Amino acid sequence: MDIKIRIEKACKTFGDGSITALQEVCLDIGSNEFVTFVGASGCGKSTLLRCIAGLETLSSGSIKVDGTPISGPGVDRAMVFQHYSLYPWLTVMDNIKFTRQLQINLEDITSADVEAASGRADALIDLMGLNHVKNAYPNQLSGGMQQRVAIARALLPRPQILLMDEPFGALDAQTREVMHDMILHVSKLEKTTIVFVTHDVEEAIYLGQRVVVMAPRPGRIDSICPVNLPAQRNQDMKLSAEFMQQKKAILTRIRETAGVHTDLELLARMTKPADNN
Ligand SMILES: Nc1ncnc2c1ncn2[C@@H]1O[C@H](COP(=O)(O)OP(=O)(O)OP(=O)(O)O)[C@@H](O)[C@H]1O
Repeated sequence: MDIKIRIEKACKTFGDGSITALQEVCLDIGSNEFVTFVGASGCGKSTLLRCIAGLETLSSGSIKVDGTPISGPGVDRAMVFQHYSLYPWLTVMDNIKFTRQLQINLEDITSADVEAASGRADALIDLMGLNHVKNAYPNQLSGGMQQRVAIARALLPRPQILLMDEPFGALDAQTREVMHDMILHVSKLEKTTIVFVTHDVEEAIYLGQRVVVMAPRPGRIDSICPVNLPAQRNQDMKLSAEFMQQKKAILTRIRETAGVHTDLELLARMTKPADNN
């Protein structure tokens, strides 16, 4: 495997050190790999993603991209959150180009760069199926459309790594399915390495080449489950015996690591803020 991200003994504590959000997390993620993370609330999924993004610093250990330790945010990595955080006063097209425009102002970039960014924005508008709404404002769009805009905006500077924190958590079930096939298509076309955090085990299996199960208190990797589905996914695969078996095995692991016994308890643990350690 051509390693894109190497996480070595990553530890992160908060407060006076009493909260161990990450304890000795070790993982290699390959170039153009799609890795999904699941686990009970408070197991450190978002913290790990933020550390890869360079938005948080590790207490010890390291995270390397292409062999170089990360020292902060960079254009090689982009993040997409559950809440789209689009600028309401800008059109779809301007939202997508906005960050680039800021960089252009800051970095004294030439007009050729501006044109290239515009061409890229047009290509992304096409790729994300946003052509018919490119002059619309965010409040005129559905949640799924807004998230497409947010993804296109994240992809504009051609990041090698896309970090996604429950990006489809606020969408309805049908829209999520459409978004799943869309993001798989994007990852293949753009050859982006995707690290994707979710509470939805089905989503994790459908999208991931590997599902990483994390455990809480302290936050750590519990197990890594390779997904043995054909690379070209289709929604019917969710009905296969193999898919359902893997879903059950992962849910059981999450339930065990969270110390819960019933599905209702598990649901509560996966969606409510955790007690700290
Ligand atoms: N800025 C912070 N200050 C203090 N504690 C924090 C901070 N960020 C996270 N934590 C704690 O670190 C632990 C891991 O949190 P994190 O949000 O990474 O978990 P998670 O698995 O993403 O949870 P969820 O699924 O609920 O989003 C939790 O105990 C959380 O309360």
